[in-house]
Amino acid sequence: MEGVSNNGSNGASHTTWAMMELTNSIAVSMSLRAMAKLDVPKIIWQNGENTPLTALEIATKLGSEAGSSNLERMLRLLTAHGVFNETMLGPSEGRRFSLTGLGREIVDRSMGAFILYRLDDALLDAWRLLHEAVLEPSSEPFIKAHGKPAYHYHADDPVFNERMMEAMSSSSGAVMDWFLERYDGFEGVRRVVDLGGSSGFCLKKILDKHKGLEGINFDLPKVVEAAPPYLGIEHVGGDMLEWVPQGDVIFMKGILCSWDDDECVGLLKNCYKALPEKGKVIALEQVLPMHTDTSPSTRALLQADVFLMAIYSPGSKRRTEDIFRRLSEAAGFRTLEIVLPGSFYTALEFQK
Ligand SMILES: C[S@@+](CC[C@H](N)C(=O)[O-])C[C@H]1O[C@@H](n2cnc3c(N)ncnc32)[C@H](O)[C@@H]1O
Repeated sequence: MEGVSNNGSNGASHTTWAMMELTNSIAVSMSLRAMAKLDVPKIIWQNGENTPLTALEIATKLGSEAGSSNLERMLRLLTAHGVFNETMLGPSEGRRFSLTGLGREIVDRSMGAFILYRLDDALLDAWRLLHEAVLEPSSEPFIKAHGKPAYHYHADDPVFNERMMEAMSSSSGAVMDWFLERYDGFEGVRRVVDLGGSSGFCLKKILDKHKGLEGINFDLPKVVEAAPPYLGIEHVGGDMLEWVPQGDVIFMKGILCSWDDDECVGLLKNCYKALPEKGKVIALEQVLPMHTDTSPSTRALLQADVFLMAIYSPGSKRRTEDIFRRLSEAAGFRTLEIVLPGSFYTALEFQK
C-alpha cells in the first residue's frame, strides 16, 4: 500500500483506510505487549527520570543492538498512539523516545502487569475463537481453547495466578483512588468483606483510608493461598456462588460482570443473607450506556464487554443501569442507588 495517502487521492477511500487501520490495530496491542515484556518504559524511566533515549540506546541495554531498528518501529507506532514522545535534536541525531503521561502509567501504576495479563498467550488463544461465541454460545471461547474456565485455569497455574493478581492490583489502583476520594459510605462500619478480592489490594486501600475497619478478603481457595498477608485483613477461601462471609458491608469490584443474570441474583441473595438489617453491598462495575455512540468511553466499555465474552463464562457481560435494577429487585434488596456515576466505573449501592 506504499504511496496511499490518507486523503484518498490515489484511489483508497477514507473508509478503506479506516478499515485497514481498524484491522491492523492488533499491531498496537502487540507492540505494547512487546514493550512491557522488554521493560522498555522502565529503561526510559531510569533513576526516576524520564530520560529521552534512542532505540539503539534502549536495545543496547537489552543486549540486542541488532534489534534496534525493529524496536524503533514499534516505538514510533506507540508514539503515534500517545504512549511515547519523540524528539529529534538535529537531522543527524537519532529519534529519542520518552514517556508521555499515558506511558508513565506503565511505570507509576505497574500497568505492565495488566498489559501482560490481558495479552497473555492463554487469552490470545481464546480471542482466536471469538466467532464461536456466536455459533456455539453455550461455552466461552476460553474454555474451548483450554478445556477449563479462566478463573480455574489461572488458579491452577501459580505463575499465571501471580500475574493475574498483579494485573488486578495495578489496574485497580486508580479506580480505588477515585472511589475512596469521593465515597463516604464506610462511616459506622466495623467489618467489610471484599468479594473476589484477589490479592486483597482493594481492601487494603479501603482499610488504609478508614482506620479501625476490619476486613475479610474472600476469593477462590488457591487465590487466597497465594495472597500476601496484610494487617487487619483475613483471607478466606470459598466459592461466592455458594456462600459469602458476614460483614456490615460487602464490597465487590468487577465481580457481577463475571456472571450471568441468574448467577448474579444467586450471588446477591448470598450477600443479602450475610448482611445485617440495613446492611449494603457496594459494587464497582462498568455500566454500559443505553445508546451506542463512538465516544472513547463507550468504546472502552464495549471493548471490556467483548473481553468478557471471549474469556469468562457465557453469561458474563457489562450491563446497563436498568439491568442492575432488575437484579437488585430479584435478589430482594430494598433499593439500588447509583452513588457515584463515572465514565469508566460506577459505584452502585444495593441497600437491604
Ligand atoms: C476480575 S477479578 C477482580 C479482582 C478484584 N476485585 C479487582 O477488581 O481488583 C475477579 C476475582 O474473582 C475471583 N473469583 C472468581 N470466581 C470466584 C468464585 N466462584 N468465588 C470466589 N471468588 C471468585 C477471581 O479469582 C478473581 O480474583
